[in-house]
Amino acid sequence: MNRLDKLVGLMDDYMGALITPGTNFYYLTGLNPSATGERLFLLALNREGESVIIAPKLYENEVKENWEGRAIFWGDDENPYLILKGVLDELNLRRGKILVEDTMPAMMLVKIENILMDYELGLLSALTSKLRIKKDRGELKLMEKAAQAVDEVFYELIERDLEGMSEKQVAALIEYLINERADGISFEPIVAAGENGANPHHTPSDRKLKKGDLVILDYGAKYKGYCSDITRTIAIGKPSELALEVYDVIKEAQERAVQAVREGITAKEIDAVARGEITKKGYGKYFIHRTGHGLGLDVHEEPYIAQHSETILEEGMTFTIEPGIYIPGKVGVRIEDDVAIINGKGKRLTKAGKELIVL
Ligand SMILES: CSCC[C@H](N)C(=O)N1CCC[C@H]1C(=O)O
Repeated sequence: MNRLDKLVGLMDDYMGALITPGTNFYYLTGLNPSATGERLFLLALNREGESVIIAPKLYENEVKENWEGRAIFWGDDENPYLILKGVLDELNLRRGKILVEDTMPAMMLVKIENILMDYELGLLSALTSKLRIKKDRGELKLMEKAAQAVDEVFYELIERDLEGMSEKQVAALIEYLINERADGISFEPIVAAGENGANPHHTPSDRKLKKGDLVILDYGAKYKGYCSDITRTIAIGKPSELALEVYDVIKEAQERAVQAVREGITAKEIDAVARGEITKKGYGKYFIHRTGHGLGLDVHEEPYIAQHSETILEEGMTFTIEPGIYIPGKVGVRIEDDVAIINGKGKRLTKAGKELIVL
């Protein structure tokens, strides 16, 4: 059964779905157009499994080369919402419960709502996350490639003389090294030196890396649409006693959580392994986020490895394990691996070493 048919099988009382380009669109159709969101581009799919793509003429060749189904192309001299109205009438999709892509631009959604009558909207991700949460062998292979790329980038980075470079320069170097090995970055790299490490999502700045800094390097690659996401914390010169202690606590907590991964365990149990270890060592209040997140076509997706998540981890699920300690004004440490459940056991996809590297 193809992925669109599987989606139809989950629709229950939904009449169908309106799906704009993005990771769900790619997962379901194999098309990954770099659409801007300005021009109407969507797949309309009804509960009978009938579908039509409405796309700007600019994408006609790309769609025809990669999509065997029905497609209508519109020019800049036309009103695409009139075309959409006709298609929705034909597919019986103007009334009732309709799924919409979560990331559809509001300017499209508002115009679409003007065409609908007696409708109720639902988020497409409620259904697609059920399909996407478990990866098949082909998807796992692509994720392994994405993970291999970030491991290689780490080994390349620690060969460089990073002292004196700014966080921004290191981030640009990471992006360059990823582009050499994969299709691009899966998110803007985080490079956080010294006290900046206490901000988990720090934006790289002009601050230069200097002796005594711990530096958090958090970055990811995309390979044929699939993401990796790795974090390593390194030292520039000799770190403080506090930094060394915090590093050891995180390394132990992260490794214990990775070791605990197996089929049948809940996400919150994995979170508790990492959080419990950090709390036992007295740093619990400095671990201010979840332990991890699912990884796939999106860098953040189901299953979330969080304190209250009852999700049971199953074969084929892929996620990160990334505890951190963030002491404001002083230091931050985070270590992250990507893990998949294969043959019932947790398998690390990222394999870069975790002993503290002192440059
Ligand atoms: C997509 S930007 C952040 C990437 C990073 N690896 C990450 O996912 N996190 C950093 C701190 C916590 C965690 C998160 O859940 O955002």
